[in-house]
Amino acid sequence: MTGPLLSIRGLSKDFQVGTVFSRRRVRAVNDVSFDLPAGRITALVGESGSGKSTIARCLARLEQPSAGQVLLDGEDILRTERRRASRAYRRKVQMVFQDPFGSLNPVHRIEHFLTRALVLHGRQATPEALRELMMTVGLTEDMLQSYPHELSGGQRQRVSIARALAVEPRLVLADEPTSMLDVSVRVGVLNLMRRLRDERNIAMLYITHDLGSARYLADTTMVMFAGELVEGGDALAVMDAPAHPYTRLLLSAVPDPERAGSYDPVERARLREAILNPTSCPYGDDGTCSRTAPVRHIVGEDAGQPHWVRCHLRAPASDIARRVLKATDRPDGEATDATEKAETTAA
Ligand SMILES: Nc1ncnc2c1ncn2[C@@H]1O[C@H](COP(=O)(O)OP(=O)(O)OP(=O)(O)O)[C@@H](O)[C@H]1O
Repeated sequence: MTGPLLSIRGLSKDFQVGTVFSRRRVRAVNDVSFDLPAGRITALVGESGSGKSTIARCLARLEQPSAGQVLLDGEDILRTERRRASRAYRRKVQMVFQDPFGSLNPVHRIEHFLTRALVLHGRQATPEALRELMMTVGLTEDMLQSYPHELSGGQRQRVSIARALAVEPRLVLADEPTSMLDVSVRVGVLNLMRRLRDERNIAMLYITHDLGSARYLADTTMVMFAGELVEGGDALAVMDAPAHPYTRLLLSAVPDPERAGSYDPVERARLREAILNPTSCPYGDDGTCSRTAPVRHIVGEDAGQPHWVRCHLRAPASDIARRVLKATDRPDGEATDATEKAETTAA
């Protein structure tokens, strides 16, 4: 494994919400640290509102973090590029958004988006360069003359990826890149991301609700809940041997054809209680447990990477987390919005 291309350390982000008379701060991301190595796909999974997009937006410099460091090749860009990202940073770090419909202006042909990206970053928009970009993402050259509405959702997302690739980035931040696509074309986009990792050694942060696609695509998976990371490690190990009750709760909502009736409301209630009102931690033998700090316990090592879990004793920092989690199941086992979202996206 190569060293990290980009690392974040102690990243936090607060938002001001409310009216002038009732201003308050919401902590969307709290003290998050992780590494993104070149040539690896790192999945960030969690339910809606857990803070995944906020992290991606901070890394893309669309939001200014409230605290922490963003180290690119070891240099803290929040210190060296305080107010906004340099063109050099934006060239290295590109973002692909969830909505391939909204991110391409309908009045332009596909050629325009790719030409603009190439030229903005000082490259020549030759017919060869355009053709190569289209071929890289599995589109044909004649589609350069199409308008976005003439392409399918999957094709549009490939154009968005080609636009990001035009500047030869070293890191791609992909925020739910397949969630608005038909199931039938999702796997094509996931395979494209995998190919780009393998052929171009690109680092990727893959943000998703969909645990199945994280398992399929990622080398490393990190689980986020209420603004904090609660577990991380080799993607298969995290999915097959989840160590945090929140990861288990997420997985318990994924339909499993091999375990008919596996959706167990009683077990889910127990897991929610363990998350909201923790009383013990199974990994505290070394005396490092903490209710106040996001201490990580190492629970194993798989495929050369540590599998860690945040101390079970640490309860969610915010009341919002408690409310969201309490709403995920009703006592009768009927799914509410959040659970339904997790189930349908995981299907
Ligand atoms: N611009 C903003 N102003 C105020 N609050 C915000 C803003 N952006 C995000 N938040 C809040 O920060 C929290 C995290 O949001 P974020 O979009 O990062 O979550 P997410 O895990 O990406 O969810 P989703 O998958 O639904 O996009 C939420 O409580 C959200 O309401």
